[in-house]
Amino acid sequence: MFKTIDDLAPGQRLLVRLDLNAPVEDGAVQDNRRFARHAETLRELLEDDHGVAVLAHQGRPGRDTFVSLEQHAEILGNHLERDVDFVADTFGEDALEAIDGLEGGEVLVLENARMCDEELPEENPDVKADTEFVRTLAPEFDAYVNDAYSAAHRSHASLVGFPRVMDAYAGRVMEQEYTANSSIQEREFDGTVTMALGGTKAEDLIPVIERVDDTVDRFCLGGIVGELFLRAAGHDVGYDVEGTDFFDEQWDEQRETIERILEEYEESLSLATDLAYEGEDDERAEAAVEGLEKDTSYLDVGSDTADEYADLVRESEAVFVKGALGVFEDERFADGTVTVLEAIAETDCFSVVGGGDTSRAIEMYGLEEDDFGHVSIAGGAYVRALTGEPLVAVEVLEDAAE
Ligand SMILES: Nc1ncnc2c1ncn2[C@@H]1O[C@H](COP(=O)(O)OP(=O)(O)O)[C@@H](O)[C@H]1O
Ligand SMILES: O=C(OP(=O)(O)O)[C@H](O)COP(=O)(O)O
Repeated sequence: MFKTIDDLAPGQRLLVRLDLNAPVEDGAVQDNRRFARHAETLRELLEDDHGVAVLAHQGRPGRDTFVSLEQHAEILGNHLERDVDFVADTFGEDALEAIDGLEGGEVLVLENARMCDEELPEENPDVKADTEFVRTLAPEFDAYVNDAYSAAHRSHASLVGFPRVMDAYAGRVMEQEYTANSSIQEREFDGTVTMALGGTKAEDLIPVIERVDDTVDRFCLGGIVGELFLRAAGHDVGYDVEGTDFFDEQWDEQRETIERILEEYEESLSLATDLAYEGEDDERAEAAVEGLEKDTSYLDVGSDTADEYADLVRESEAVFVKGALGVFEDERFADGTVTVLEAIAETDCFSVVGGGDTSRAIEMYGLEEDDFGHVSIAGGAYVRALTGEPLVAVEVLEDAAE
């Protein structure tokens, strides 16, 4: 196990890795749940009079979302209700000067780590520890704290290099996410375990079905992934229409696997029996899967399916969710996702809801986060944790504690 911030003596100068990666619309960084969650960790550190320099990333080089962290500092400041400084440099002279002036109880955000050449190439932690990036920053701090659980599957310098060369601790988000997300592998459940799988990425979800089938009794499928399974079952859905590009490419790549899984896991897979689409007058319309046509975009599971999935949830001791069952961002097509989430919230089953997009549905539809066991802010890391795959940035924290 790793050390946590409970093990830190007060009043230190800390390098704290957060995951503030957020949607960017027309150059404007959008606040998301990651800021609020990380702000809680920072608040605790500031109360203990630590001086905190934040290391984080945004987007990937070449993408529109690859922008400076200046706006992130401001958003973080809003959550913390205090000034948060920003320096447009990560480990050069300007950054070192700003770090030098950091007092206890202050926060400074360093520039996007992915603007440094040594950050991104996926290399092993020892190689990352030997970069100029890590060798320059490490001596400036008393300790390193990693709170960036949702990036912990990446072997990048800012995530895996520092724990090799300095005292390293897990932040609160890292600790909470690690504990909750690993639970499907580590806990034993007496009653029924149900998993609702949806969203857009079949390649992410198929390994989940294969690797957790010992623990999970019932998989409820929806979203794009659910439609691909319906297509494999011989229904006329799961085809790209009206310029969409969700289905055909994934079908070509995953067809054999989906067909095999459908056969192998027939007993534990629940597929939608009806789907919803945009009918005349732009209203939500529904039809049973038997009569569906290839040339329509289906945007949600139907209400019979949603009710059936909600009943399965109510009978369960534990429920895990990854991916939305429909396009919940459009109120007309939120029924499947929200009905299942409401059923989870109403019962006292053990639950984890994951996925950057999916977890937003909880906020959008007025559900209380407290009614869920855990709402994960991670996507890729959550899926890996569900299947028991190690997360490299967690492993280096564990090594550092030994
Ligand atoms: N039938 C559908 N057609 C198009 N998009 C869908 C459909 N069902 C679900 N989605 C979309 O899937 C997205 C969530 O999927 P994904 O990105 O894979 O999950 P997450 O980010 O939660 O890990 C939602 O934004 C939702 O709009
Ligand atoms: O947002 C993230 O991952 P996620 O979209 O899987 O939740 C992390 O910040 C990792 O980002 P990356 O997938 O560009 O390495």
